[in-house]
Amino acid sequence: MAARKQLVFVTGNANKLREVQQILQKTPDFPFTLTNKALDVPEVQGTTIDVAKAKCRSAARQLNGPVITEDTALCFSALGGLPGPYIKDFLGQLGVDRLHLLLAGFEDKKATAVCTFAYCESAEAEPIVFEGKTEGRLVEPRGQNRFGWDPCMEVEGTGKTYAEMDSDEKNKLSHRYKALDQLRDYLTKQA
Ligand SMILES: O=c1nc[nH]c2c1ncn2[C@H]1C[C@H](O)[C@@H](COP(=O)(O)OP(=O)(O)OP(=O)(O)O)O1
Ligand SMILES: [Mg+2]
Repeated sequence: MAARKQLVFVTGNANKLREVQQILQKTPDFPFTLTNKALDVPEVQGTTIDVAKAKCRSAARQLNGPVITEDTALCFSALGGLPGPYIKDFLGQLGVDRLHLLLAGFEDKKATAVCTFAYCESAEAEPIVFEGKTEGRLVEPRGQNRFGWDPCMEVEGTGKTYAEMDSDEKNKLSHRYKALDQLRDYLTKQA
């Protein structure tokens, strides 16, 4: 059998990498061997799709080969979708214990987790994006805090936060799983 081509997942986030590897482990037909590089890629302002595409273009140029990048947003409907792609700074400043205070003045606690993967086949290629969304509510933190804002995101229809689920459970319904499923479908058809 020919050696499988390498695809570099450019991310500095070890938890993203772990989840992507766990999800792909259950996909024996994935046509690439996934490697990782923690490059510092600039993040522009704009929609999640703008951010994801710019990240991927820049990573593909730096590495001069096929890459994927991923951008994660958390959007509150009471705030017209903010903080969206800027969630990292909000989480960094408020901390997981105070994140829910952002919606303290609102009855509407609806939150959407959005994962956007971008794939660039080469340094010159236009990025192709794949988006996955999971709906829920912003709550006071519950569960074991392993990853970012997981304790504050109660997933619709489960009564549980991501942090109250084990990895298998999260990886079956998460925003990341849904986006990765589409990327995998695309790459499998291309191969
Ligand atoms: O499933 C998740 N569950 C909980 N928290 C999460 C999740 N996925 C991303 N996060 C956090 C990490 C960061 O605080 C922000 C996204 O920012 P984002 O720029 O996409 O991630 P990052 O800078 O950590 O890694 P990267 O090098 O891939 O850009 O939300
Ligand atoms: Mg980032």
